Amino acid sequence: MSNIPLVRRAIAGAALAHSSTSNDVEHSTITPGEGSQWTPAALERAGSTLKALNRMAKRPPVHILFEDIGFTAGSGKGERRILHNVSGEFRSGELTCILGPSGAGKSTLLNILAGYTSNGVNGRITVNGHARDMRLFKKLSSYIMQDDLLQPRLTVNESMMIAADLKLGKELGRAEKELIVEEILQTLGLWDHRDSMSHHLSGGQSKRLSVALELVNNPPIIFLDEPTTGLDVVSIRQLVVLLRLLSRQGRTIICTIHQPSASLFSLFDRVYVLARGLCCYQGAAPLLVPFCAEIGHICPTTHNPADFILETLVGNSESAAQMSELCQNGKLSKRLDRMTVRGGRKPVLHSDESIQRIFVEHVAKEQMQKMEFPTTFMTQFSILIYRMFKQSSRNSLNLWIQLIHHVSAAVLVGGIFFLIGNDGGNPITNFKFCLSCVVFFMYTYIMIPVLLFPLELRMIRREYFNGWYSLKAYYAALTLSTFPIMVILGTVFIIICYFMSGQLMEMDRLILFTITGILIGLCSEGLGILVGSMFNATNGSIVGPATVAPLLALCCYGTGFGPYIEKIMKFLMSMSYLRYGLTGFCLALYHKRPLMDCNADFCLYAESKILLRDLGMATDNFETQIIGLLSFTIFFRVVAYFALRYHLTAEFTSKFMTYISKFLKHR
Ligand SMILES: Nc1ncnc2c1ncn2[C@@H]1O[C@H](COP(=O)(O)OP(=O)(O)OP(=O)(O)O)[C@@H](O)[C@H]1O
Repeated sequence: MSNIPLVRRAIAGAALAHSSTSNDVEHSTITPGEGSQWTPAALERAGSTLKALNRMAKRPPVHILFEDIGFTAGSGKGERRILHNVSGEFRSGELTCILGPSGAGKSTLLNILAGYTSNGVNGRITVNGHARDMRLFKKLSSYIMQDDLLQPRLTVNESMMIAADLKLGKELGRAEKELIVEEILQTLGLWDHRDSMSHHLSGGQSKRLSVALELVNNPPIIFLDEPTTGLDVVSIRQLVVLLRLLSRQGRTIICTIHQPSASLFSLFDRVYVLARGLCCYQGAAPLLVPFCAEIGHICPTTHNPADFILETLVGNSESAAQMSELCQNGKLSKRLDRMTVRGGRKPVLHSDESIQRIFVEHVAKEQMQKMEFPTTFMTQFSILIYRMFKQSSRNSLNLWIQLIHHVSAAVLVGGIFFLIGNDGGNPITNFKFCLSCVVFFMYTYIMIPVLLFPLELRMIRREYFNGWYSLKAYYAALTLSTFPIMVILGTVFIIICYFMSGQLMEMDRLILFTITGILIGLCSEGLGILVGSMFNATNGSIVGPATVAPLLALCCYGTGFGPYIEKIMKFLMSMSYLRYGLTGFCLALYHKRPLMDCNADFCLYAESKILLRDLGMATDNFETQIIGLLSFTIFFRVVAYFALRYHLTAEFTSKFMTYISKFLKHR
C-alpha cells in the first residue's frame, strides 16, 4: 500500500527513533490503514499508526484554565457585551465540545482561547499554571477555523509535504517527513486520495485534510470551530471519532458544535455549555443530565441530552442564569469536581507536578531556540514561491484567459490607432494611444488582486495564524510570483500594439515603452493588493475603480495647455502614479525624436518638442518617471503589507490601538 520503499521507511523510522527524547521508543511500523473504508472501528485500529508522529518531539500536555473571561464588541453606543466573565478548564487527553444556542458566544470564546481575538477581552488565561505567552502558545496550538479553505491545485500529498517542510523545517529529513505524512493520511483515511487534487475532495475529506495539515507538527492542543458544518452524519461521526482518538494520545482538543446527535454527544469527554454569554455547565458529558435534574430540568430518557439542553436554554434567560449561577459561571466548584470523579474519569489537574515539569522544560527549550518559526525566511520564501508557481502553472485556463485578454486588447488598441505613430498632423491621437495603454495596464493589474486577493486571504489565514510562515516571507513570494507573468504578457501586449500603431522602430524606445507599461502594472497590482486586503471582492470592485478614476483624471490634466498648468494642479498631478506612466510613455515616443511625417501644409506638432510642451511634459525626463513609478510601487506595497497584517493579526490590531491610545494620552 505504501509507496515508500521498505529500506527508506526503515531508515526514516530509525532516524525518528533517534530524534525522539522519549524513553519509551518503539520501533516504527505502519499498520496498513483502511484507505477509503474509513470506519470508526478502522480508525481506532489505525490509531496505533501515529507512532512516528507521537515520537517526533516531546510536546507537553496542555491544560488551559481561564477565569472571568469577558468580551465586549464595538464601542460607544454600539458596544455589546458578548461574554460575561466565564471561567473553565480544558484538559489534556480530553475531547471537549462547546455547546450552546446560536449566538451564545461559542466561536467568540474559541477565538479568545486560541488567541485569535485579543482586543476587548478581559480575564486571565493560564496554560499549565503559567500566564499564557502567546508566542509560545502559538507553537503548541493549532486553530482550524469554520470557513478554512484549502490551497487549490495541489494534491493531498503535496499539500501535506509542503506543510511538513514549513512546519518541521530541518528538524527532520525528507524520509521522516514522508513517513509522518503517510501515517497521518493513513489514520485520517486520506491515503487512497493522496494523489487527488485538494479542490476535488468532498466536504468531509477536505475537513479531514484541514486536520491532517495541522497535525503534521504534532500540536498538543487543537481548536476547531464548527468542524462538522456542512458534513453528512457519517462524515460527522468519523471526524468526531478521529478527534477523540487524537485526544486519547494526550492532546487537548476543543471544538464548537451546533447540535450533536445523542450518539455523537456520548463521544465527548467534556462539555462546556454557553448561553447568552454565560457558562451554564462545564464538566463530564454524562453528568450534564444529572446536573440539569438538580435544578428541576428533567431530561426524558429517550431524549438527546444535547437537544434537551439547547431546548432548555433557547429563549429562556431565567434557566441560563440559574444554571450559570449553579456552576459559578464555569468556575470549578467542589460539587462538580466530585461529580466528575464519580463519573469515572480521573481528572488530570493542571497542578500535576510531572506535567508542570515537562511544560517548564519545553518552555525553556523554546525560549532558548528564540526563533519564532521553525524555518528561516529564505526557506519559507522558497517553499511558498514554489507552491505559487506550481499552482499557477496548473491553472492553465487562467493563463490562457490572461494571454487572450492581453493579445485581444493589444490587437484592438493597435487596430484603433493603426499606423498613426508617425503622423505629425495627428499627434493627439497618438497621445490617446498612450493613454489607452495606461488604462489597459491600470485596470488589468488592479482588478486581478481586487477580485482574487480576498479569497487568497481566506486561504492563508489559517496557515499564517498557525505559524507556518512569516507574513514577510509570504508577501515577498506573492510579490515575486506574479512578476514573470506580468513581464511576459505585458511585453506581448506592448509589442503587438507598438508595431500595429506604427511607432518609431527604435529598440531603445520600445524598451523604455515596455518598462513603463510593466511599472504601471506593478504599481496598479500593489494598489489592487491594498484594496483587496481591506475590502471583500464586492466592495473592492467598487473601491478599486473609484480610487483610480480621480488618478486617471489628474494624469491627463493640462493636455493642450501644458505650460499653463497651475502649481496646485501640478502638485496634485504628482500624486497620481498614472501621470508618471503617461509621461513615461510620451517621453519614450517623443523625446529627441526626428520630425514626424506631415501630409498637410503645416503640422504644428511635427516637431515633438512642441507636442511635449503642450502636454506639460517639456521639462520632464524619463528617469524621474521611473523613480516616481517605483516609489509609488514601493509605497502601495508597504501600505498593503500593513493592511494585510492588520487583517490577519488580531494581536497587531490591539497593539496598534494601544499605541494610538498611548499617543493620544501623552498629548
Ligand atoms: N466583533 C463583533 N462585533 C459585534 N458583534 C459580535 C462580534 N463578535 C461576535 N459578535 C456577536 O456575538 C454573538 C455571539 O457570536 P458567536 O459567533 O460567538 O456565536 P456562536 O455561539 O458561535 O453562534 P453560532 O452557533 O450561530 O455560530 C453574536 O450575536 C454575534 O453577532
